[in-house]
Amino acid sequence: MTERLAPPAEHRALAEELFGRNLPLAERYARLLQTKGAEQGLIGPREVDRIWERHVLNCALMVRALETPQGADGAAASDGSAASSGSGTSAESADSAAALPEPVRTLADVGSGAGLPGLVLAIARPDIDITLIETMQRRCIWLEETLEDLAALDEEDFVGTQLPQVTVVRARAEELHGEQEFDVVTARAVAALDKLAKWTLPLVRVGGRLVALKGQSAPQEIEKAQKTLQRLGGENARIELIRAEGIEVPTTVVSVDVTARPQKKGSRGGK
Ligand SMILES: C[S@@+](CC[C@H](N)C(=O)[O-])C[C@H]1O[C@@H](n2cnc3c(N)ncnc32)[C@H](O)[C@@H]1O
Repeated sequence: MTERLAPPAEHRALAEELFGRNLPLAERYARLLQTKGAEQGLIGPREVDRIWERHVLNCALMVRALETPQGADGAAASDGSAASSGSGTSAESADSAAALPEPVRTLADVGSGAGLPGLVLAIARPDIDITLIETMQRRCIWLEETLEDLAALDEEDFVGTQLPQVTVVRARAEELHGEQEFDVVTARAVAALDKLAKWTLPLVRVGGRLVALKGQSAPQEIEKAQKTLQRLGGENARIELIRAEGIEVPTTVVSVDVTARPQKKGSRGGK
């Protein structure tokens, strides 16, 4: 049987909730990260013992930022009422914003690296078409090989939902401006928000959302990115702290809605 890395007992319920019938795919992915991924330097040596909490679950919790309606009526309540039933998870929002159109159909993860968070989200949300945009060839090869491995598991070891629609694109995000648009663009550990917004907001369709996994510097990053966000049609920049039982550090997500596509300089609009 193909080797997998099961979540630690204390995180089992959360992992089952987030991945459902695709949990074996997440377990296989965690194992690949821990072995081949570490050998190839995609994951630091100190990370091999905390793959689940620091990487897989941390990224999978981002699905809450896709699900949480952020209406002005305060639907993203800090008491966790916006989270799915019985999950023990909660999303706290610093601001109100427009709801994402349901359902989210397309998502691009910029600077996927080892597949974080894009591949994890693909396993958790097989209903979304996911594009992994990565500039380094070596990392694109890893992503392709990992997808092949997971597809084989799908046939051999479990009867889950089909492996999700995942496409790997070797490119810098900026090279795709004007060519492709997505309902949601995600990123983790790629660049500070000001630079990240320049790379990613042109890839978010009007009415869509940038969802970036950030750390403690999130408030300062939002402050510094204000002008860029305004120029690129990004609004309602806000921080969501997504908590889950047994997870020490909450997943910190910066979400930005794209409400308009700015005209290029010199363009008069229309024909
Ligand atoms: C620090 S790694 C983070 C990888 C992964 N997101 C994670 O959290 O483990 C940053 C990744 O972004 C990629 N990258 C940097 N700039 C990029 C750009 N403009 N477009 C696409 N990928 C980019 C790098 O090649 C690298 O794989």
